[in-house]
Amino acid sequence: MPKECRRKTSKDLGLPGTVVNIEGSRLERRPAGKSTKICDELIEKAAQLAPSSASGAPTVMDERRVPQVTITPEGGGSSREMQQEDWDDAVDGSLRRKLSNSSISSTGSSVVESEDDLLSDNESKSKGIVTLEHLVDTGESKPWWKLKTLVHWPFSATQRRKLNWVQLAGHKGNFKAADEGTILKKFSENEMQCFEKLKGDALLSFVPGYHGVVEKDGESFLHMTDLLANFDLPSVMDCKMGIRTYLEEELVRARERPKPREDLYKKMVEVDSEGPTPQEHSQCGVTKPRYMQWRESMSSTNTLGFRIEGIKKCDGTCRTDFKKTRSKQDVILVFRDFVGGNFNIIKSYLRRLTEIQQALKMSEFFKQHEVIGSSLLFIHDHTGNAQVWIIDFGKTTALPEGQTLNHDIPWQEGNREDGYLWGLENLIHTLESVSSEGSSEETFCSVSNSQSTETDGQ
Ligand SMILES: Nc1ncnc2c1ncn2[C@@H]1O[C@H](COP(=O)(O)OP(=O)(O)OP(=O)(O)O)[C@@H](O)[C@H]1O
Ligand SMILES: O=P(O)(O)O[C@@H]1[C@H](O)[C@H](O)[C@@H](OP(=O)(O)O)[C@H](OP(=O)(O)O)[C@H]1O
Repeated sequence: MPKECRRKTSKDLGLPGTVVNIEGSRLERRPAGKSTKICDELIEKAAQLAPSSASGAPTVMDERRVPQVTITPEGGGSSREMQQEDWDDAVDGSLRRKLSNSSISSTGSSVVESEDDLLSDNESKSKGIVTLEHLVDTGESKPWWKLKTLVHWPFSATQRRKLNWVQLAGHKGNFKAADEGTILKKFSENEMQCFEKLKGDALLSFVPGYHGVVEKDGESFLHMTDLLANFDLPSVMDCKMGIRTYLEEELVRARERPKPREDLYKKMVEVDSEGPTPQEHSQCGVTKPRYMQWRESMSSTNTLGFRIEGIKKCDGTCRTDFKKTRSKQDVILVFRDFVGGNFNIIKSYLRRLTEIQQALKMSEFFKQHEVIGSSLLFIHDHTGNAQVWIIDFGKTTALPEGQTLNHDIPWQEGNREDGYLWGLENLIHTLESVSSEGSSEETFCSVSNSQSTETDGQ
């Protein structure tokens, strides 16, 4: 992501207790205690409205509730909003916590900026359900945006609109709602180039539809298909792929100009007070690659070549506390919980993953790119619809002409290997284990059912 896309928090702007909406006006921030209560109410109400299949069973892992964020909505309603309106009503009004839409952004990620960057903070990270502001024609005489690669923009409304949406990773404010079934993501040159190159590639049907670049007030966005649009109260999981989550160039830069970051130090200490070295403790800071490597070693990135970033279930609960979900068995438990014991969903996911695996092996794009920080987005709902998509090309970079990657051999600095295919294979094996546990449970159930029937009959 270009450095200028980084945004300051209200704290940075010297506005404690206030936030700034996109029009620049100050908004009230509710006290933290109140928003936690609000969040609990929200989740309870959403849970009441959710299909019973997901709400009944006890969860395998501790279900920590995370703050739900809403960004200053104003009127309007698209068909998708209408579908969500009941849910929305239940969580509307005082249940909303207003936050800035101008938080720090890492869209397009850190190809050039991360180590030189201003600080990030936990408040700026998205952890679940957000309400996206809708960028449509506001009725101004002169259109405030200009389409660069899309000739016709299908304007269908004249008001700002809102869209309840799920953002499991990345920074708040990186996404906006667009016309029906589409969203806008903050522009990154890198990601844009990837989408352009993917147009004729074997991976095309596994990435979100790309509809070009749009601009507003000098700010650019990538216009893409909203993968959640065709789901009804979807459950969503973000799995970050690969054995490495930082670019080699980030490593080089950190070596040349180490910039310890206090926010990353704090995030590390929160998970493991013994994580930082004595030197890092004394300077209260860790460099970005050091933090990223630590994250990889705590989670399943190093051991399995992928890690779970976040989950939102159909009952409205969101979790992003997977920093220590490391072993295959840990991941199996999370997936079982995610699908609510519905092993048919796992089977559908497995079919899709196998298709993705085949497409990756055919893909020229994949051969020629180091794929870092990209995720697989798992989405299913109560209808049994289950899909997996490849998202986030912010840190996917082209190799020099003529060079290719295997994606399944160990990384050594300089070879740029990312372990993507190795991670995918492990992910498939992990889901196969979930699926076979399901099959044996089904067998066990039908055997014990028939035994009890026989006993009843005696
Ligand atoms: N096309 C899409 N349709 C639906 N949801 C999406 C789409 N793209 C992204 N998301 C949601 O937004 C989240 C963040 O997406 P993405 O990883 O692309 O953002 P990012 O800001 O680049 O993140 P990071 O800073 O971690 O690199 C995903 O976890 C997913 O929940
Ligand atoms: O998941 P965590 O523990 O919150 O850590 C973040 C995560 O690794 C992101 O992938 C990374 O953004 P990029 O992928 O864009 O580098 C971000 O760096 P940042 O703080 O520099 O945005 C980290 O803080």
